[in-house]
Amino acid sequence: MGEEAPEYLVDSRDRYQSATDIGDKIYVVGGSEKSADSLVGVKIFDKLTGKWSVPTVLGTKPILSKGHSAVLLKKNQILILKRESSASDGAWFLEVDTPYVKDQKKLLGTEVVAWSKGVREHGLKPIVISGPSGVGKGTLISKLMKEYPSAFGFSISHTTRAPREKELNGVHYYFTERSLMEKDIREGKFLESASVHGNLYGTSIEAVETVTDVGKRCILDIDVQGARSVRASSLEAIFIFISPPSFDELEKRLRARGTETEEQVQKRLRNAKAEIEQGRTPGLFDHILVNDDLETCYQNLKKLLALDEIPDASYEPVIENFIVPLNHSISRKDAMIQINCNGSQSKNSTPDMFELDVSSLKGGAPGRTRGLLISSIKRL
Ligand SMILES: Nc1ncnc2c1ncn2[C@@H]1O[C@H](COP(=O)(O)OP(=O)(O)OP(=O)(O)O)[C@@H](O)[C@H]1O
Ligand SMILES: Nc1nc2c(ncn2[C@@H]2O[C@H](COP(=O)(O)O)[C@@H](O)[C@H]2O)c(=O)[nH]1
Repeated sequence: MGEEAPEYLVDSRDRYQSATDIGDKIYVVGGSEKSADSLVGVKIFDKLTGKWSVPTVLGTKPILSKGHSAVLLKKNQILILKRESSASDGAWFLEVDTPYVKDQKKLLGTEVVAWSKGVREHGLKPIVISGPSGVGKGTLISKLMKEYPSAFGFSISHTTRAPREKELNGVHYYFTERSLMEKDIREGKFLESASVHGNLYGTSIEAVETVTDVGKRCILDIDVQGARSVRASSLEAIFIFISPPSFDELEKRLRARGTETEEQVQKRLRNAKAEIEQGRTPGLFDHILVNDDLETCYQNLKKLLALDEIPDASYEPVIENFIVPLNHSISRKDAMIQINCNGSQSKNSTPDMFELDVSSLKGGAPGRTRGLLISSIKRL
């Protein structure tokens, strides 16, 4: 039956381990001083059964070589602050029961937790572009990437379909084998995946992270099933459906592209009917653009993306060179996390108390696409 409180599981003076109590469970994060670098373990203690379990851990793990502190943010998320780290790498989240984690629990049939890194910038939402095969998604995305190479980055999907002439592995897609991709999906490495026109396609968490890590806005070219999955995930994105001016025109474009056999063209056209229908599902897409004249559609797409670029009103300037001190404790007070630096002996004369506004917490994919506005740390 019931076991002891977290204090009995982890010594509160141990800077390498933390215990966070959530409902019937206690989440223990960390290792020992020696193992902290490479082995940031997570264990779960069930207070009802008195048993420990080791969950499947998804997402990129933080390196907590100087130790960490932990505080419960919401009932499904623990904030981990890395000791002696910069503001841009200081805050991490351990998701324990977010919608994404719940999905993964069902999929994997195990306990699951997922790491995500707090992002410093108020990053613009990723853009999901969807629509039937041959409508011109790839053409529009290429134009955007060519005109704004430093602003947008393409999420390179995995697929089991064979490469077309001129398609390069790691540029257009990661071409892979079904068994390998299925294994990675089982291990929770994918944000979404779907069977499309007889092949497996999917967006890996890493594909989105790679783009957002270099500060670019991520563009996903995925089918409607994929868009639905992303919509259901915790990644906050803008969803755009590209529609053809007519079915006949779609068929003409698909045939003119000349990349599919007649049988494949037929299959894609059959699927297109359903996709166009699903594109109208209320609440699924934020915008529908008709790609009749390419240039007009492209200009409309740009207008739409510029509209979305209104800066976040909650953005506050960062304290230059803020370092989370080695010696600190954190606690939660309403929407604020208070970082008490214990009269810190920090080299850069860090003041004693900081506040970090958790109301700025953004949704996002597991990995580095979500987080607190670390820039909202301010002097008390
Ligand atoms: N507005 C347009 N008018 C005429 N042709 C177009 C237009 N937009 C794209 N195309 C052409 O239609 C063909 C299909 O376009 P594209 O490959 O970009 O489609 P897609 O939606 O990315 O398809 P898939 O989902 O199969 O990857 C290409 O040959 C492209 O040059
Ligand atoms: N659900 C996903 N759909 C994807 C992904 N990458 C591409 N796609 C979609 O597949 C079809 C066919 O693409 P093609 O390159 O074979 O013509 C198209 O609708 C793409 O949008 C993905 O990662 N997930």
